[in-house]
Amino acid sequence: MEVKLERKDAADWSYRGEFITVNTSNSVMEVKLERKDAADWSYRGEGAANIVLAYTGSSPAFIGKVTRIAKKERNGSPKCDSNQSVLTEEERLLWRDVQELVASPTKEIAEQIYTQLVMSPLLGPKHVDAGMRVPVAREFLECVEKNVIKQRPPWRVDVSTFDMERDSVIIMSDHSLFPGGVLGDGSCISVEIKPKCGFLPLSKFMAEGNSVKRSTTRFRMHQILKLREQEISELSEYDPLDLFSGSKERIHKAIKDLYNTPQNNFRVFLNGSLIFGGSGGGTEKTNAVVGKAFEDMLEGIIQAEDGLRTMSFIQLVGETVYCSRVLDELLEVQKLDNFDIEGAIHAYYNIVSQPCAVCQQLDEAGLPHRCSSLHSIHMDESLKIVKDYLIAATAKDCSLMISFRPTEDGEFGSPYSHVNFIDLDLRPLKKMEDYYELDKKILNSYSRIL
Ligand SMILES: O=P(O)(O)O[C@@H]1[C@@H](OP(=O)(O)O)[C@H](OP(=O)(O)O)[C@H](O)[C@H](OP(=O)(O)O)[C@H]1OP(=O)(O)O
Ligand SMILES: Nc1ncnc2c1ncn2[C@@H]1O[C@H](COP(=O)(O)OP(=O)(O)OP(=O)(O)O)[C@@H](O)[C@H]1O
Ligand SMILES: [Zn+2]
Repeated sequence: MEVKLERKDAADWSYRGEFITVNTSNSVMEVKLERKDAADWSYRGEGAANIVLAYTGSSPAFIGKVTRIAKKERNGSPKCDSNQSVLTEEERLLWRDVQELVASPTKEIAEQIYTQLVMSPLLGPKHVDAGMRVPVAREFLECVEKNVIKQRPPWRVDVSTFDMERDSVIIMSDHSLFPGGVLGDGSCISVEIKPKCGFLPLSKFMAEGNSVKRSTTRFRMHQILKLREQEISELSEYDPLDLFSGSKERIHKAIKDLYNTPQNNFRVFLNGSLIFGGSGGGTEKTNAVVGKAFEDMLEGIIQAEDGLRTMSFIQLVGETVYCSRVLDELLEVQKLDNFDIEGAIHAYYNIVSQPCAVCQQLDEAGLPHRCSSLHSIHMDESLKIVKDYLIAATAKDCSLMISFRPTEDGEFGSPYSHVNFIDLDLRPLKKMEDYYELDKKILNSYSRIL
């Protein structure tokens, strides 16, 4: 970092038990993005909740950066009402150990603090970038929205738009570029992988009738529902258990399967431009090159004979995932969900002090269940179960970006790679109800094919 801590900075540091953390509300850049700056930002991609733009201007402060801007449902009320607290009362109870999060005055600050103080220590700070907040004028957002609308997938435009109520956006490193840039005319190739949940649940709170969850991944079962609902046109070949297996061969197979059926789980960028996979979080191979065209694009980048470059690239990605061991850390965090939603939902009802809708349904259906015991546990235990579940939910949905730069002799190799997690957002407590409903829906649709 090119900063020096001076006397004036001392006030920004506070004692926190055994370690000291920076008061993250100060990670804000002292510039404001105005209408005139909008032309310097171009569409990079989007997910369900955010839109990401890459900087194309010449200001040294922003070169090599992207901005992540929150969206809201079209015609929906802004998610963050300025009169409303960022966290609900129950969420403040849930996250009470992270005072900075509880005290966050805006959603951007809360997201940044969650990434920095909750997810980063769990995943390893060297793989996490919480970014900086930059104030924005509403005119900047309005102008950028107009500029990028044509590049956005129409189905995303239909459901979401920029959240104009935000007064700041997050600026972070462009992880599709190699940190520190590339030397000479060297290229940077990068991959984005959304690995999803990499383990089979063991919780004793899962109903007997749902035992299929012990042998089939959530990802594969969800594929059946997505196919039925026409969200996808073919089943993915990818199995998360391969990617998280720790075995070189199985990791290699996982990357090959992701390449064959990328959906929203695999993308490739060349010098920051998408060259493979769906844009805008889409599941189809839109805007992407396939087969021979991809092989041709790798010419001059991957040193292998014609016809073998794609395989060699897949090998390189697999090797890097295997050697970096980052998925081991991610898996540990995902496994904080050790009650499964079928257990954690009861702790949720304890926290929101409502009669448990799930126990009620199970009792009415005359289904035997072991869950009543979860309603007599201590509140602290309920809070821990739900907090861990929500942290695991973030880890099950985040993505990994791996960037490669060539060595001096033009080869790409694992030591010349850099791995980062992106999309480490806090999940609202209320989502527990959706998680329970979606779990049921996935199981229902899967049971129909058994
Ligand atoms: O529930 P899932 O597994 O379908 O995950 C959702 C993702 O779906 P997919 O990966 O395509 O299956 C979904 O991705 P898409 O919109 O399908 O690209 C979002 O990432 C969603 O996150 P958020 O809560 O809206 O921030 C994700 O929701 P969370 O479950 O992470 O809250
Ligand atoms: N720091 C980054 N560097 C480069 N590209 C990025 C970065 N952050 C995000 N992106 C790109 O933008 C896309 C959307 O970002 P992100 O996944 O954070 O959106 P989201 O709406 O939060 O996703 P989700 O649908 O999972 O909630 C990513 O899939 C990735 O291609
Ligand atoms: Zn219950």
